[in-house]
Amino acid sequence: MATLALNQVKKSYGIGPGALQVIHGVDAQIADGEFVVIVGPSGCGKSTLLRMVAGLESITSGTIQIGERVVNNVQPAERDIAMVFQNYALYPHMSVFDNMAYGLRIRGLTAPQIRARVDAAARILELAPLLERKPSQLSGGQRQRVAMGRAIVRQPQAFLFDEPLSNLDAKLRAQTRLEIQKLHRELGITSLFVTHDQVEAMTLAQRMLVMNAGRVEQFGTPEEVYERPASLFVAGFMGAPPMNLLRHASGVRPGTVLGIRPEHLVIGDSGWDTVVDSVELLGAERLIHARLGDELLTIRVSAQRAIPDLGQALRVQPQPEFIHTFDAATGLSRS
Ligand SMILES: Nc1ncnc2c1ncn2[C@@H]1O[C@H](COP(=O)(O)OP(=O)(O)OP(=O)(O)O)[C@@H](O)[C@H]1O
Repeated sequence: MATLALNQVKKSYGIGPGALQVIHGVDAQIADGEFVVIVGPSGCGKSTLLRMVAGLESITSGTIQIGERVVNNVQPAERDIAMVFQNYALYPHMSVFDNMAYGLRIRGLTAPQIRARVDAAARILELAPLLERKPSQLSGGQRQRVAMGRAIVRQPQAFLFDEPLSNLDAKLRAQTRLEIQKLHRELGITSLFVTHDQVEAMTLAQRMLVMNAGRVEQFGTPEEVYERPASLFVAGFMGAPPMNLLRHASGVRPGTVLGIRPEHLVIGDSGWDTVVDSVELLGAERLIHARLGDELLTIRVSAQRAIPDLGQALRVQPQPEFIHTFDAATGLSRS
């Protein structure tokens, strides 16, 4: 196991005037045994960053350290890390056992050593009954577990996950998420996990690195990121539905943006005058979308509450302790 340190990491594709810079100086110190999720919208540079840690992309400038060692010029195979991809990349003609054993054979481990490691990984991942099957005889979730098993048996210093759950259906994704959590609790291996799915990020991360356009917007625990977003970008990205961001409502000072989450609005006798625009049912809760001047406000209420009519007037008040304030020019939090 090891720490991971990214110091002013930059990446440009191409050289000269036509070069495209996609990572603009990322700093991140990841503790030994920590589970960090890199999250952000498509194209923000998550995979590029992960691939630089893996050694699959060169580092334009800055350093990446695994443990004490700067690995900028170390070959991927020498970095002592294991990567789990979205497409499981299993060998179709090999059994589950052989898929997991393959990398160990190449490294020259003995047959009993290989057997012991594969059996231990198979036990953790509940793959023991499937070891003789071929990948084609497995479900998507089982294949993903084999891919993880192949990573575990190597006993690497760190795991890198590149959207490993995105090919699974919603139910299996939730289940595999729990398995990854359990795995991390048992093995305690430093992990870097890339996803664009904020729910996955919130549930898996000990800390999350929120990225936007090649820069780190915030690096903190899920609670910090959700409760104290550092910027308008984070406020709008984390949370479904996202935080309401109001520029023109009464009480919003010029040059600022007021943020309030849908669950922190109270319908009552005083507050902003709004008009119901649409209503959505989300199971136990309902979302009311209401017009507030030229802005739209989303209010999260219990589904038990009477459904308002479209066009109905509602008075809505933000709970003062949950109001966020952002600088309209820089987008940074002022709260
Ligand atoms: N080989 C390449 N040459 C040029 N530009 C590239 C190359 N690979 C990636 N990019 C660009 O770098 C940026 C970051 O890409 P990256 O794949 O890291 O994003 P991402 O956040 O992982 O996105 P996604 O969630 O869609 O996979 C994108 O704008 C992409 O177009």
